[in-house]
Amino acid sequence: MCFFFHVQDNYFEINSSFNRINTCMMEEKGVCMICLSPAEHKCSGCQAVHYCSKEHQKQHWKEHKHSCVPAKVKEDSKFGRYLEATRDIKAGAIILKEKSIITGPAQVTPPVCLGCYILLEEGKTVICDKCGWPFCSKACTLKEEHKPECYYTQQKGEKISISTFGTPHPNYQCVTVLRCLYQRDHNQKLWAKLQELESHCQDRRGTDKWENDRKMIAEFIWKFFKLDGTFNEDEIMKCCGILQINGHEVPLLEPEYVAIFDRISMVEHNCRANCNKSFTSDGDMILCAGTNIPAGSHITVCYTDPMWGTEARRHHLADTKFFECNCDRCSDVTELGTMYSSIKCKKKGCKGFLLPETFILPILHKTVKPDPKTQNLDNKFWVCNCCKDAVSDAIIQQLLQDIGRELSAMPKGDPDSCERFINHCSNYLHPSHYYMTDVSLALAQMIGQEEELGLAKVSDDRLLLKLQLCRKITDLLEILAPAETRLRGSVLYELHAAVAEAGRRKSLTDGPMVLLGHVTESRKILTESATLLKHEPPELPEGQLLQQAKINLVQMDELIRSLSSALPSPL
Ligand SMILES: C[S@@+](CC[C@H](N)C(=O)[O-])C[C@H]1O[C@@H](n2cnc3c(N)ncnc32)[C@H](O)[C@@H]1O
Repeated sequence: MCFFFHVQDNYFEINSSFNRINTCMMEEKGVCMICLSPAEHKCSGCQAVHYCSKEHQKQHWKEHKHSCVPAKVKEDSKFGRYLEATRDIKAGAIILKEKSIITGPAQVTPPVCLGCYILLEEGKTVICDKCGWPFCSKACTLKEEHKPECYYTQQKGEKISISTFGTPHPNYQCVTVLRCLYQRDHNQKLWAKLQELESHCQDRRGTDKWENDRKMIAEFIWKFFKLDGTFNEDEIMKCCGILQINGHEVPLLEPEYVAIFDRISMVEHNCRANCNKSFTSDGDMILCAGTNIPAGSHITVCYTDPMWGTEARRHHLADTKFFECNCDRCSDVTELGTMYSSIKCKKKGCKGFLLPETFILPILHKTVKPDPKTQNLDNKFWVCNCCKDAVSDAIIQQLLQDIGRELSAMPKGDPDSCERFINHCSNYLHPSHYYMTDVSLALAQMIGQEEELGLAKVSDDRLLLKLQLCRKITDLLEILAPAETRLRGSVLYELHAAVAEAGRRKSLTDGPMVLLGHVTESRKILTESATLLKHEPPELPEGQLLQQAKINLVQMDELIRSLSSALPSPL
């Protein structure tokens, strides 16, 4: 017999089939979570706890549901700790939903409320009567989060005074680090949890960021807060590292604030990740499966922008997270057949594309001890996949730099410039090259937004272009970044609108049957978009798209009904 606990819509279900477990898990024994007697049956959701009977499993569920996740922490020499799926997980399922363990303002930020992180405006602040830090309201001055800086400011014996608003303020640089340090003497459990997180202190030491943090954070804490006898350099710089490696920028507000999560900090990076993270309106993080994940697979998210080229992604990861990615996407110069970084071969008559010999070149050691051999760009070549002609890396980098400059100089929000860029660069780049994709994505979103009347006003050619671009990008995303649901959902939203508009135009000559076909197709695309965006909060543009998608779906259903009833019966 099976019984299910529905935790919440789309959350995992515990299918506790004791008969099945009986036969397949007999060998692993534990003690029952309720009566502590020897127990053979494991929770099938997390495989982490045992029960002697289904009654005791049911009894324990109210408590266990908060820690029951279909993933367990494992460790190896390559990734350190990582999460592994304990059972098959379906695309769209929530794996983990977590509250932050520490939040604070971003390191570089204009004055924000230290209770809710809303941007503060001059003349509209409430001052904490204990310490002088400015807030948006009295209620925020009383929040638990504010205790650390309030405590240390009071200890210093002089209230803080913030008088400039709207531009980055140096006093905020140390606040989040101070909040971590405070735990050492006030919440040892949380302090221990933080100290277990990766901080890459050895790798960071000596980098520009380390020197900057030492000056702007450590010295500020020592001199301004007079805490030089309280926290030493190692403690402060370790907290800086913990925040750098594990901190998440929460995009619910502008400027973003920073949060650290506990179990989600264990998730490893992959450039073709199988999960994505989103936030609830309360700032909790949701780790959601973006693809089907078989039991035993690593659970991964992309720490960097998956729409960047491989060289940029690898350098960003090495510079900020101190590892060299060699995932399947980075290891394949064709980037899973997409040719996302490839360059057109310029040999006369050749229709091939140039690819590097490899992307997996050492990065990290370069900063420590540059090797003159591997540093010499002329030693590396890009080779044509057709004629085998070889071009030096230096020439390719120069071309990419020139195109990058052209892209930065392009006027924003101008579809004509985008089209010109795409036409011009198609002489040098693969049609799916990251620069081409970047501009194609911007153009696809722009078409229909320039005019008040939206898509109804754009030319037939532009509408067709929008359709083609959206289809091309969704196909590309499916291969390169299938878990990037926010982006895929947004592009599909654009596509649904273009398909519906194309149908409206065609129906003017071909009749309502054609319109019905297009609206039905558009509705299908919109449903997929809404499914992909289902966890996005209304504070984010993608959450607003989701709200609009829900409205459009209702309207489309009405239209489909009225078109269907107006059409002659096939009999
Ligand atoms: C947020 S932590 C993840 C948890 C970490 N492994 C631990 O044991 O605490 C990020 C760090 O994990 C390691 N890491 C994550 N993904 C990796 C990958 N794909 N390859 C190598 N190391 C990785 C790197 O050291 C990185 O700085």
